[in-house]
Amino acid sequence: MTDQFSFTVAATDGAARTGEIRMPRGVIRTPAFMPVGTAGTVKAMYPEQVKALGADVVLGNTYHLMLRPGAERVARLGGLHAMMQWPYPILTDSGGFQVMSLAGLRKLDETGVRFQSHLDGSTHLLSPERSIEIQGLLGSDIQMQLDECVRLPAPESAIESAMRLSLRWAERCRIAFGDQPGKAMFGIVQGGDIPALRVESAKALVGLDLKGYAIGGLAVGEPQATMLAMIETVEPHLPTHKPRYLMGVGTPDDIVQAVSRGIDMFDCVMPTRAGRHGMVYTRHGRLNLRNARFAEDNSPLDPDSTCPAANLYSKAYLHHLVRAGEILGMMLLTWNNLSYYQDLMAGLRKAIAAGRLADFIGETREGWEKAER
Ligand SMILES: CNc1nc2cc3c(=O)[nH]c(N)nc3c(CCc3ccccc3)c2[nH]1
Repeated sequence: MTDQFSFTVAATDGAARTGEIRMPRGVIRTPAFMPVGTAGTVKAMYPEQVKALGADVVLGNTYHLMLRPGAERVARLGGLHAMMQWPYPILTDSGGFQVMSLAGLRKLDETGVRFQSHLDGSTHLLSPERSIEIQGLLGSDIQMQLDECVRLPAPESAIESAMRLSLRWAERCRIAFGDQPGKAMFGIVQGGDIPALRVESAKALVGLDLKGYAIGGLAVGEPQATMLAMIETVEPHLPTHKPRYLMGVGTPDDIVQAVSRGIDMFDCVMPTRAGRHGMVYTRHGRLNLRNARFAEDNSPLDPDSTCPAANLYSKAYLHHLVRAGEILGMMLLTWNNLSYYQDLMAGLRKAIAAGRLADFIGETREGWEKAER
């Protein structure tokens, strides 16, 4: 049987790579930005739109979906792909990160995390085995190990114990996942902002011979310099022939910086969440459309964009929709933002293939400076 999960690097430019992850449900072009569809929907978007603007994979969330509508219910209904009409790859997080940021009354021990639902106060246990079982019930194509992510800054002892617990949980997840051709389970490198712990975590996970490796424990409040330093610490210890996924990242600048250091996959709620709050990302930088300066600005966000939300509607109209709290405002700004992120990824892939990543990053960042002034 041909291995139904394959990653091919087509070209490199320094530490940056461009390539493809091939899975039964489709191909993921890397570097890839993965829109977050927490509760089985990319908020304010139709799945066809998400696909049309260039997303090859969307993210679902074990924590949210296990609470509502419930993992067994999703399975009875045919799985997440059928429910949300997204026939392409889906990556799901293991739930631990969300438990620590959303649930009430959490108790974490060797077994897993016990917590109370933020919806109805019901109690749940998320163990490595249960997390993998839930991700399987959802029908997830790329499943994440259960891990403990420590917010920074944190004492070294807390970072160390969380990293070692996460390694023990990675083993249990690998056993629970077993051998599922066409699906993948990724390990998650922890270790906070401590290089020695990061290297130990990476080496141990590589020893488990997983199909891909995420760098977790970042984008949790640390400065960008710390995040980039941790990527540089971990990257040399990850196999070049497997995908690297930087969890929770990030702004357009975070992404271009991380791509140039060898990251292949990204997720971030920024483009969707910011869109719902009136913030837009454009090639000229980030704009807050609530600002009165746009009230009579009849120009579009970006006439050179292929996205109607960027090249058709005026800033004045978008400003009005945002001020009025109109649903169409959330839809158009989300559409614009995801389109901008996907255009950025397409530009990065093209630049790496042409060996001109540094030039592309220079041109892109120059464009952003224009707006900030
Ligand atoms: C915003 N910053 C951010 N840093 C993160 C660190 C971790 C981490 O160390 N471990 C795990 N498991 N997840 C993390 C996430 C959540 C990413 C996600 C959200 C939604 C759907 C699918 C995936 C993070 N997000």
